[in-house]
Amino acid sequence: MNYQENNATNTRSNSFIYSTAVSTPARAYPYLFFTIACLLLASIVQHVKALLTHAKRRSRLPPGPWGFPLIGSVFSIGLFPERTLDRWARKYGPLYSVTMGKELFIVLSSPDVVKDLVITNGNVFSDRQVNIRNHEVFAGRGVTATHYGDEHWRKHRRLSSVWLNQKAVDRYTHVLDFEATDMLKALYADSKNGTVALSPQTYEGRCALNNMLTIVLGTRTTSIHDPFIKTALRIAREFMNVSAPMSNLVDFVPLFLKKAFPWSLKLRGEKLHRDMMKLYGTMIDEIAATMASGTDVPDSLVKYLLSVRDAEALTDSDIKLLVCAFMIGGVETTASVMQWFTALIPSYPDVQRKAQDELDRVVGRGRLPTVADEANLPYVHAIIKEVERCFNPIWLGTPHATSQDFEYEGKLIPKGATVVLNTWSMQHSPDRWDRPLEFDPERYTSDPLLSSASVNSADPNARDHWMFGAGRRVCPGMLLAEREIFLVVSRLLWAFDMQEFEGRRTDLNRYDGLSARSPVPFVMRLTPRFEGVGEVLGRVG
Ligand code: HEM
Repeated sequence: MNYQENNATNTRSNSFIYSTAVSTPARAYPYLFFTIACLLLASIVQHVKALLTHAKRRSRLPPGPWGFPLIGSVFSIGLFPERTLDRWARKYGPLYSVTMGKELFIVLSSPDVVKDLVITNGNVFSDRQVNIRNHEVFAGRGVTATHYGDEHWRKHRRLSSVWLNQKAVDRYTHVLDFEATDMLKALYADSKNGTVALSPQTYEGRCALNNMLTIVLGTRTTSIHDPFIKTALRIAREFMNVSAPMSNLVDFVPLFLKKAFPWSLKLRGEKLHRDMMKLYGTMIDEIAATMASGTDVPDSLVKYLLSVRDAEALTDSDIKLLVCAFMIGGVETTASVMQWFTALIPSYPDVQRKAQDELDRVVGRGRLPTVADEANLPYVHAIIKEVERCFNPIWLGTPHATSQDFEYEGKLIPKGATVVLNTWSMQHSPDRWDRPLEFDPERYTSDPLLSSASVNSADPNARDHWMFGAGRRVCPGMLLAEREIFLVVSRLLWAFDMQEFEGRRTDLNRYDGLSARSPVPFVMRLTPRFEGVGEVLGRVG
């Protein structure tokens, strides 16, 4: 079945905590008109300026839909930019350019081009732009935001790796194990033997959040009703919405215009920065005060950073921004993969049954699957990769930028261009994938590599998918994310039959969120697969 056509009856659950709906009070209308007028003006100015800037070297730039003014580009890009970029890739080829306002986008749509540019020439293709995500939210200093080669980036990236490398992840796998089990127990209790319609999304959000809270701050939430969850997940979602690479109009106007007006997205970026600092900054200050009083605190990234603070010359803001990068980058993304899995699996009962046969054979029904089982569960492993191929939570990744002019196959890629990995096209390429719009885990059953190993494939066309980005800024949280996702997905398959609730099918064709893609709110039926599920869950944790 084509998963793009799987859009029967979408259901909205009252309990679901994400909501991107915003109501506009009447007093905001003059401001709204003023903003639109400014945008139109900026659009015309920028369009003319871009035409003049690039006219001379137009023939040297990669081809593309030349000549979109700001507003036109935004409308043509629309709410599903990845689909538009895919259409253009089919028209202009694997390397093309698009001008939006002041920004020149270079879009890479084939594994070979990504390898030649972002991987082989990583010294040129690993910078970041100064935009809302990087400037207003991360104060230009967080690891995701800093310029390539900048001393802050090198230091933050090195410190991130200490906390996210194989040894570190092995050390805290017991945390991931505990949280996956805790989530299963809550779902088991709340689904009441499959008799109630349940939305698993908040449970999955809490599981991802608890993993990061424990690893980063040495704490966790103890109940799905803890108000902290709502605040933390709202902040993670707001980050993704505020920083969507192509829907953030204000990033495409020049700096003086950006500074001159109280653009609503800019204000949202600044508010988000304050909210992050209030939530996580306060927790860090409390840990620092406890440590200063001589009282021990649980092991965590914060404890580690505070202990190396002098040796590494870390400021307060270094520590807080690194912690925020973890709490933002490591929650919404991982939760989203878990959520796509639960949203789609009821539509594929044969896939579910095959995975459960494998689990019965390899693990049995007397214990939960563990990380040690992963290599012996090729079909479960394949389901996860196929979910990630079909539903990458961030289709356009985190854009890179060029730090100098670069010539490639006779074309000029200018310094300062924004470089986008068009992962939708790469993950749906008919050259690589037979029936690319169909969900079919069989594609990956003979691919035993973890995605964190697959990113190092010498042949870019052999790589499983591009969900974690590429090159020198590739996601440092890959190992952690993969392990979390495996434990959750394998255990859900082990414990439950997952079905539509009374024909309320989830619309997989719609997304919640502007940048990170999560399924729209949905409900499902979770029925324990056999008598002993409750007994096994009662024994562990
Ligand atoms: C399914 C889960 C995840 C996905 C899909 C994901 C995806 C990504 C992507 C696409 C990038 C940008 C890569 C590039 O620029 O080429 C990135 C960067 C990053 N990710 Fe992840 N990520 C995930 C989980 C995590 C986790 C668990 C952490 C842990 C804290 C994390 C921390 C980071 C950081 C710090 C960066 C910035 C790296 C840099 O700019 O140098 N991510 N991630």
